[in-house]
Amino acid sequence: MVDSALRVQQAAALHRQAAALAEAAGNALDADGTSPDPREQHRLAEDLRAAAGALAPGWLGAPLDAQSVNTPLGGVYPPQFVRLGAAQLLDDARFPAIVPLLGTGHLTIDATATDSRVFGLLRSILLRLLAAAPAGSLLVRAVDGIGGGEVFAPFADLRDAGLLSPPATDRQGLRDVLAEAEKWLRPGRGVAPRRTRRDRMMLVVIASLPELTEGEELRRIAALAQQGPDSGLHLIVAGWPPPPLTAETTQAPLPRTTMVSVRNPYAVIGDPPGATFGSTPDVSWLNAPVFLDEDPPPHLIDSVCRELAAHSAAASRVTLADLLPEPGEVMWSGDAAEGLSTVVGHDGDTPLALRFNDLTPHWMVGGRSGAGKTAFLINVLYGLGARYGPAELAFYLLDFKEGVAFAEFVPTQGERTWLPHARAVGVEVDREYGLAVLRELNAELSRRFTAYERAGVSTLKELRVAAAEDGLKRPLPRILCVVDEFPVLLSGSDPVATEATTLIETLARTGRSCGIHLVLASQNTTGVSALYAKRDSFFGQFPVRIALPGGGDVLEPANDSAAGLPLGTAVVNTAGGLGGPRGATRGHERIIRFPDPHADEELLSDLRHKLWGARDPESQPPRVFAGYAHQHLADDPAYRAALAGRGGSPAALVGRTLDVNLSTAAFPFGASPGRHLAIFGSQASASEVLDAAARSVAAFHQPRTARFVICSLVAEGDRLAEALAAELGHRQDVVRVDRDGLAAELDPERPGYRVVFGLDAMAPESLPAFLRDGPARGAHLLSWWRDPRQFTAGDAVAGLLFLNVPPAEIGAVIGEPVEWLPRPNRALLHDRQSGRMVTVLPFLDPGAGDDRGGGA
Ligand SMILES: Nc1ncnc2c1ncn2[C@@H]1O[C@H](COP(=O)(O)OP(=O)(O)OP(=O)(O)O)[C@@H](O)[C@H]1O
Repeated sequence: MVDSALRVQQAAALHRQAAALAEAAGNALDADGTSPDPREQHRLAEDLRAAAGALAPGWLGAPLDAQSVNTPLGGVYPPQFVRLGAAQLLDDARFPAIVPLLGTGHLTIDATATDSRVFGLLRSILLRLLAAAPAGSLLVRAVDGIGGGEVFAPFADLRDAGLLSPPATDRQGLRDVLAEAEKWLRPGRGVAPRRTRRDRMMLVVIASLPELTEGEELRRIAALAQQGPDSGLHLIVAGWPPPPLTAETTQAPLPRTTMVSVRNPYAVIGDPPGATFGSTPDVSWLNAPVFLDEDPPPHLIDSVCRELAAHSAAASRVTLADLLPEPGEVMWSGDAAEGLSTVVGHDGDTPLALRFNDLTPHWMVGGRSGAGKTAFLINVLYGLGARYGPAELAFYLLDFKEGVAFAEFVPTQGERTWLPHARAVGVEVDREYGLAVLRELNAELSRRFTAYERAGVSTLKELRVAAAEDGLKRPLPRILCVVDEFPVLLSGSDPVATEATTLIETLARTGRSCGIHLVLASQNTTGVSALYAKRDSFFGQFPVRIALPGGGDVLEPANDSAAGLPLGTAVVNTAGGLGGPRGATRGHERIIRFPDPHADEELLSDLRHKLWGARDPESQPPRVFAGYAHQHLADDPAYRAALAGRGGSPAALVGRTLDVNLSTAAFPFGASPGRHLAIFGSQASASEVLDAAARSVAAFHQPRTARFVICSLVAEGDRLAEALAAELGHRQDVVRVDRDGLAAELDPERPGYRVVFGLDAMAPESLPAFLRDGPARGAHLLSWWRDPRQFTAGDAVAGLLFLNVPPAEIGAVIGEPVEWLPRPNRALLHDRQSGRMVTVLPFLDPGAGDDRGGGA
């Protein structure tokens, strides 16, 4: 960062030098107006050349026709003096005529760029300033009403870099440039900025005023001239003052300006603002004819512009570091009592902070696939996570689409760290899991409301104070729930959609007062028909709309400001997406640039480790749900407890339920009728669940206290049956039987478990009696059926688990219609006696090849 004090010192020194130069020039030129002594003039010209070389070094003052393309670009900020041409004392006594511009004031020329000398001068000044200013620090806004922008044509390479605007050629274009320049005038812009990025200047170059320019625009130009220099705004206006057509358009010289008057063949340069070239009060110009610099060689402009464009493309990129607190700031210094705030991107050169508070409680983010939604959300999470500690802020993160969007916030095998704010993270989540998270958040909402009532307060801030007075050590944190691709959860009319919609509406309407905030993101929000029906009551809760490329539907239909956005940019609207008249300044809407957080993996990794390292060592990692991960019995806490003798009454553990804690899905046995388990599914995964169910129930029994009869009636079950028998044999009494042996073992009088693979191949005649009378005597059946249509046991089996079974066939077994989507790695568990029906992640055999890896 350029140190501001240093800059002020540099500027003061330059000013002193300038005053000395002006005085020297004045003394010399005025010394003897009639017959100058040639030797004296030569000596003076030499002194002035030396002074000019010091004030306007390199690109700023060198003759451009001899300048090498290899001269390095850049220099001090700002480049203060610039050469306009050669002042001539005698035919052979010349010195560079330089004037202060950037950092001081403006320049006007009394002829437009239609005069070839002005045309050349503008190009040479522009080239000098662009080449000498640190790359990217000078933004040029161009206007050329008469010449159509010709004078700026060779600088076109700078347009993509945002350093040069396409020249405005009509009155509206001029107005737009003036509006942009007026925005540049910000209170405090002259104050030492915090970041290098803000050390920029805007130079408005008017080569000729457009036709129909009126008094209003002329007055705006004069006002900019008056106020601009303090905010880093400077003007070069060719054709000023404009021809006085009417009294209204008659203009005074611009304030704070050096005026150039073009004569033939030379020009006269007036005194710079606040200084004088002359030694006597009646001379207010440089007392020597000046031959203005000519159009620079095209290859020189070309090579400078290319290099600048390349530089600035790299330098103008916003990085994740720009969104984080300053390196010197204390991490987690934010207080969430009144809200949360983080920088989401840059509007021009200004960081844009957005808030979660009473006024802007929830945000909605839209953007087509690949528009950078995940990148944007991750920026927000790291930005908040670096500012607020986990005691102030907790995250619930849900991603309904395929991919690993939030996976970087949870521990993995290769990376043990996690984001300490994350309470629950779901990647590729099921709707049921999303629903479970919403239920948990709504329960928290109710708890907070109860706490408000008890404490007699109405805001989170007051509640935190009351809780602290009651001796609560940790403040109540704000909660941020981010849901990516939220329409997946809410669309449709099934029970999940209906309940989720109600819950999310409650959170949206009442969460703000309890410090619970939502960010909903999607490629397309139009599918959320249920919510659109209640448009105002729901969408009205989301005043912050962020439209990424292709995400215009989070804005009001008439607001097309997101059209044509490039990747890495977004429209941020804080008025619920409302637009406004085209071209009008919209205080509630900004276009920002935001970074790809993964562009600098090293920075990200450092940040992750820093945040993780700062956590409370007692804190738990987030509860994680990775929709693609397979679940294994060996990792299950209920199974481990059973093995350790703390299992309670015997149950078959079949998988993990889709709730926030991924609680174990168990089917308890017992003495009531029907306590048998049937598992349905044509694929091997169903047999693997039977294997897990048998192992788990065995774990509930003390060693050598339970009897297991194991039978495989189909080839697909033989391997598992054999391995199961060997395994269980270490702990319990195990008998392996074939088809005939099974018929004999289906004796309800004999307690123990019958484990049958492929019972659909042949259901023995003794089965119904066993099913009916067995449970009362401690005899239970655990069976796998490849084909549910062969299932004839009816109500006699209470525990039913379906893997890849179509809903119609499930309905036939259960006896009522079922809405369920069969999909890999999911099963539907139904207990006829409790009526409970839940989706579970079934326990699969870890040895059977889990190519997606990772436990949950
Ligand atoms: N600000 C940015 N600048 C440059 N590239 C970016 C930026 N943000 C994201 N990208 C890149 O664009 C690609 C898509 O980004 P991202 O995954 O965030 O999009 P998305 O909207 O979440 O997409 P989808 O909805 O398909 O998951 C990524 O390769 C990412 O690296």
